[in-house]
Amino acid sequence: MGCSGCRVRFNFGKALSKVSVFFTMVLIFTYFFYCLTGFCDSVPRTLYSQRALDGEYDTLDDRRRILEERRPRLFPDAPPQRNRTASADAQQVDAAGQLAQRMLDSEPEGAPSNGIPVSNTFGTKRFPQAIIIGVKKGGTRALLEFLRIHPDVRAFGAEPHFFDRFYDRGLEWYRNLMPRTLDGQITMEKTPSYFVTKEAPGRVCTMNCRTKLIVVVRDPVTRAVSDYTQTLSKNPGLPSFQSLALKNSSTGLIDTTWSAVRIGLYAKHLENWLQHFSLSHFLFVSGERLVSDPAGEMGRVQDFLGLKRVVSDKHFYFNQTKGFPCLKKPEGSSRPRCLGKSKGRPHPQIPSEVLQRLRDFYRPFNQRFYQMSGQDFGWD
Ligand SMILES: Nc1ncnc2c1ncn2[C@@H]1O[C@H](COP(=O)(O)OS(=O)(=O)O)[C@@H](OP(=O)(O)O)[C@H]1O
Repeated sequence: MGCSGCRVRFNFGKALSKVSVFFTMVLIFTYFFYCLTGFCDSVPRTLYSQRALDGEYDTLDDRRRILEERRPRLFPDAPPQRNRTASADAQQVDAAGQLAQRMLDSEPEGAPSNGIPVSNTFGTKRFPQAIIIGVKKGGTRALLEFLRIHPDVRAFGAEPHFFDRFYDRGLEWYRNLMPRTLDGQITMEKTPSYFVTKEAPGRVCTMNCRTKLIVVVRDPVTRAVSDYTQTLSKNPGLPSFQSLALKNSSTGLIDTTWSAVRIGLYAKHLENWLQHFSLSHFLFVSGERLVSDPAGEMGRVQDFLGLKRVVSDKHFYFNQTKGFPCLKKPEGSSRPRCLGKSKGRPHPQIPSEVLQRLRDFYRPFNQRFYQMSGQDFGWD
């Protein structure tokens, strides 16, 4: 009797443990099945982890922020470094460029191969609806940094160079570089070399023929000197400006094969873009007015982008030491900041007759550009 009772209890115990093993297995399989189908990602998070992620949204959400945390700041708020030299600055700029390049070379985070928009609870990676396509040394960095304080603008911080250098990496690679945006926010990037790249207009149109295009233009003579100043800062042994700008000093013929000269032929480059985009897709920003009246020029830019006029004169102050407008409160900071040392640096003295020769050379191209754009920039 006693023994049969034991057997019954023993069998019952065995059956119970088999059932619990079975249910545990079912639970484990169900969990793995849901995880494999991606459901785990959308399981509601605990209040604690949700808060932690909300904090990260502001600081670490996209590659641009990570990149900018690692590279030298565009707005130098780091403690002042003593004994810095021009070449140290140039090296810092180069190191930043190399880092940006390494990051662009690596596979974008979460790169999809199926063409499905990459989205999570914090927004979607979209192609830029607006691009600052030029011009080199026009004031493109200032414009992008000014735009970034607008809550409805999110921009990739480095220059992606997709439509000129990295087009073979494909559109998905490009989209993955972009920061996530919420509905109603605009995705932007700036790469000033697009304006002078023959293939760029067709390629941008292949992405989206309704892309808004912003060109910051500056007196082509000053722009050429600025371009030369940048190259000189990286290569102090560079020949003089005049020897590069003139084919022959006695004839005074301008060397249009020199990129610092060629970039300033705005009418020619615009003609190429107009093969693919109508004029209504362009906004021409005056690089000069971006310095003398940043709020006024930003008003035009915000209107063009269909944004509320949020960025206004209360965001700027004129920094006497720098000689340029600076931001009272740039994006992601509560302290006033100016652009870095490579923006707004002193230009070398160029003989006035060389500058005059260049001015004469550019005049007809400038006139043509005023006609095409419908704006007189007053460079002559
Ligand atoms: N607010 C402010 N602060 C500093 N610099 C300013 C600003 N607004 C416009 N600029 C002018 O921007 C010029 C550099 O242009 P870019 O940013 O387009 O250069 S780059 O092509 O990205 O290298 C840069 O040219 P340089 O003066 O020759 O250095 C500046 O004149």
